[in-house]
Amino acid sequence: MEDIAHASAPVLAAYRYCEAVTGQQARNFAYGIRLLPADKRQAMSALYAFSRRVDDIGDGPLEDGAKQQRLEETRALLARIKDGAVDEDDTDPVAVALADAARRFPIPLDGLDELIDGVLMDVRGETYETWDDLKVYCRCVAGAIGRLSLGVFGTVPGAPDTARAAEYADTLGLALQLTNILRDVREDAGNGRTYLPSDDLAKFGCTVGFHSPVPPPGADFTGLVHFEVRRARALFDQGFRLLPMLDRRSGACVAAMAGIYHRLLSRIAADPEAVLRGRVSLPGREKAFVAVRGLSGFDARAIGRRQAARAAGRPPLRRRG
Ligand SMILES: CC(C)=CCC/C(C)=C/CC/C(C)=C/COP(=O)(O)OP(=O)(O)O
Repeated sequence: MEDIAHASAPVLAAYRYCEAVTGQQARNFAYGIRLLPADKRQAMSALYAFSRRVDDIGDGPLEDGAKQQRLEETRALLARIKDGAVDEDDTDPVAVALADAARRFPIPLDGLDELIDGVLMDVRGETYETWDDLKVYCRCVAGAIGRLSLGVFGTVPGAPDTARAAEYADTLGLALQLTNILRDVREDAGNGRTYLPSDDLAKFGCTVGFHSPVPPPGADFTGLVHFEVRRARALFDQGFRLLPMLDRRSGACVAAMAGIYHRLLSRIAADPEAVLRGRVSLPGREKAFVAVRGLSGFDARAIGRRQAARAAGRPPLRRRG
């Protein structure tokens, strides 16, 4: 593989652009991406910048028809990247960087088509009756990002169970997305969007079509949140099985990205109504702490111990660190 230090000036400038987008906008994921070596960091920044563009079209101010058109234009650009038709002279730095990253790493770019499909579901205002229905959406907007990222990380030769790496990366994406949905319940409701399955809402008296940030009288909002937190934790446990398959710095990146969201989930579990008052977030120093801990491999070992303890039916040992 050609050393990134030998990339041409336009390609390096394109990556710098994507890294600036990532640094400015990836409030949580930038902590993990920074832990990667240069070539992987640049490839992840290109993926982030492209995904950010797709997401911003969906969340932006355009009319629905115009959003759909912009999304299809972005899909056409992606097709050109897949065909190898974007070179370093292209005027779009995100396309130049992604095309270069896709030459260096086996990134399954069809995942970005899935992301576009997911954002189109948003634009059409789709709602979800069951968790299985919501999972389809989460797979598109987050599972796909996990699988795309795995293309950059690769797996360690000889690691056990790597045939399931893509499945675990996908599941970790679902865990992050369900956490994100819980965190943003108020903001989404304010925008007339409900992601949580209507079956779950009904079970906790939150009524079908939870379009108001304020749950109706008699609703067990706390029960609803705890129910979804349990589901998200099970997804994290499954998805963390990816960690032992990754090299040290890729593992640190994933442990930081997922670890920050895992903590966010614990905050939400400790005070479910907080998500109705505003956006729950972690202070910068706590995110940095999670990232550094990921680099030391602590997270992967702690999770491994927890899973082994659970499998053996005994309470997990606590260790200071
Ligand atoms: C293997 C692996 C890397 C798995 C994880 C895949 C992954 C990063 C999925 C992203 C899902 C997600 C919650 C996006 C929100 O982005 P946002 O920009 O809205 O987030 P923010 O609001 O928290 O900043």
